[in-house]
Order: sequence, then structure tokens, then C-alpha cells
Amino acid sequence: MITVENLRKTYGDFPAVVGSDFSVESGEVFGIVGPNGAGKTTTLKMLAGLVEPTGGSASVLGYDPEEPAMRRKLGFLPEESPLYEDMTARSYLRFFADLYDVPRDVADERTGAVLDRLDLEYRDRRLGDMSKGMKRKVAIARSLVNDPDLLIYDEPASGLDPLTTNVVLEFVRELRDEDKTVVFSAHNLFHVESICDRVVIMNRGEIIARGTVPEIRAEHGETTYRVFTTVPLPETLPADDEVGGEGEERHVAVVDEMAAVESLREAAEAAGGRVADIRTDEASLEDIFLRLAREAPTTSEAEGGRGRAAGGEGVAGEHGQRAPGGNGQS
Ligand SMILES: Nc1ncnc2c1ncn2[C@@H]1O[C@H](COP(=O)(O)OP(=O)(O)OP(=O)(O)O)[C@@H](O)[C@H]1O
Repeated sequence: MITVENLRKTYGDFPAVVGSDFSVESGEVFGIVGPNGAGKTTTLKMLAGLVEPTGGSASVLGYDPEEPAMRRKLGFLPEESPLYEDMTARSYLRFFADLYDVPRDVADERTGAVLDRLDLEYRDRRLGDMSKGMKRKVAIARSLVNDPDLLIYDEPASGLDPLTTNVVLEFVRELRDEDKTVVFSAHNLFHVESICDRVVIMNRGEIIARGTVPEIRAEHGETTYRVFTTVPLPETLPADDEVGGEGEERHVAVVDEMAAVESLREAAEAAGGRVADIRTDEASLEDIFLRLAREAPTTSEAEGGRGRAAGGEGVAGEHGQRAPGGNGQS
């Protein structure tokens, strides 16, 4: 569905994306994660044909992303959704349906079903009078007006309250069940962990980890073991009594190797006690990301080193809301 090879984008002499390779299979939810300035938006805009790459190649739905035919089959949700403030949600969605040559009744039914699922009422309210979450839901409905196979969503849940975040993410997850392919960016790792089939982690324009969340955990995460003993040992601290039977003492040590677990078992038995429980704690994607990012210099530290050029260039449709044939609204 998407193949990216050595894809690069340089703004002036500032390398925003340094040479990405990845592919996205049909029916996947694929996450691009990383901190601010990592190159996520630039990557998504290159896939959507809104930013021209400096080098490398991308094939999206079998097309070069620059081809207008590709955009007809794509639903793109920009990070900030610029909406016509004076239009109502209904008239706005019809406007986009017209741009995509989707008959009104089909569009009304399609977008109405999306807004039902996203729980958006007040469809005749001016967009300018809607909350951020409501506007986001309208923008999501707009991305589906042409019934695309591929959805590219830039930070779909950014800045939304927890309830709306859940509604939006649940919706993204359900899109996969309808055989849609979704590529989305996020800086909240929890979101990614809960809904992505595969992930690439970007930092400073580079992909620093990739795979399914369990694969990334196996490669980069550390598993730790909490070992609860019934006797105090030099390695243990008193534990609260969440484990074991009434009145029994509990002490806990945290170790990161099975060999250390065995040593604790032997030491506990030698002291007349036993190991009462062992719990495994897997590193979260967030823990792994923080560690990987610590190992590499942060974007802001490296900003000078990346030779940041003043001003940008080559951005077609800053807000990414280009209609088929290139009739953007901004
Ligand atoms: N039009 C432009 N001109 C110059 N530099 C740009 C332009 N667009 C992006 N950049 C720079 O490229 C880098 C990557 O930006 P990008 O927006 O792709 O990152 P991001 O990971 O999406 O970050 P965020 O989460 O903050 O949106 C940043 O340092 C940014 O300042």
C-alpha cells in the first residue's frame, strides 16, 4: 500500500527527514511517533503529495504521491484542520463531497454515519462556534467523504480531552476492521501502543526503532522482575501487603535478570523463608522511547548541528487540505 525508500526532505540546508525506509501493508494501522520536530508531519505530507521530497522515493496506493489520481483515493487529516468558520458542518462536508464528485445523498449518508459514530450532534452549527473536539470530528468525517482506502492522519487526537481522545482513537481502530489502512502520527506513546499494528519511532528526522510494539519491546525494552520474599534480605525493601496471605511479612527486590531471581530464591530459602511471588514488568513504549531519545541528542540540542535554514520552501498547501486536482482551500 505504501513503500518508502530513502525518503528525504531538506528545508534549505536543514534536514527534516534524513532517509526513511518503511512499508505499510494493506489493512494496517501504522504509527509514526516521535517528539516535536522529529519529522512526522513532513513525512506524512510527503506521502500525501503535499511536500515534495528532496530525495528518495515513495509509492502510495501504487502512485507517485504527486499524482492527483492518488489524492482521490486518500483521506488526509492535517494536524491543524483549517475549516471554513462560517459554514455549518453539513454544508462544509457537502462542499468537499462536491469537490470529490460524490453525490450529495451518498455523501450525506456516509458522513452522517461517521458523525453518528463519533457522537457529533449540532451538525447545523457554524464551524466557528464549535469546540476543538467537534471540529476535529468534522475534519475526520471530511477525510472519509470520498470513501478512501488509505487514511493519513496527523496527530488525530492531539489537544483533545480524554473522552474525545478515546472516541477518536476507538474510531481509528474500527477503521482497520473496515479494511481501511491508517497511517497516523502521534507524540503520545500510549495512544500508539493501544491501537497500532506497527510503529516507527522517529527522532531528529531519523527512524530509530521500528516493528510491532512487542518487537520493539523485545529489541529495546528491558523487562524487570519484582521478587517478593517472606524474609528480609540485603537486596530487599519492605513491601506493602498487596501480596500474599494475611499477617505474612513481605519484602521486595527489583532485578533485571532471571539469574538474580534465582539468587534471591536461594538466599530466601537459606534464611528460612521463600519467594512468595514474582511479577514481570515490561517496559512501556514510552519508557523505551525516552531511553532511545536520551541516547541520541535531542532535536533542540542538535538543531544548530542540523544546520537549520531560515524560512521554509517547497510546501504545497501548508495545512494539507488540498482537494483533488489541487484546489486547496487555503
Ligand atoms: N516549511 C518548513 N520550513 C523550514 N523548516 C521546517 C518546515 N517544516 C518543518 N520544518 C522543520 O522540520 C523539522 C521537522 O518538522 P515536522 O513538522 O515534520 O516535525 P513533527 O515531528 O511533525 O513535529 P510536531 O510534532 O511538532 O508537529 C522541524 O525542525 C521543523 O521546524
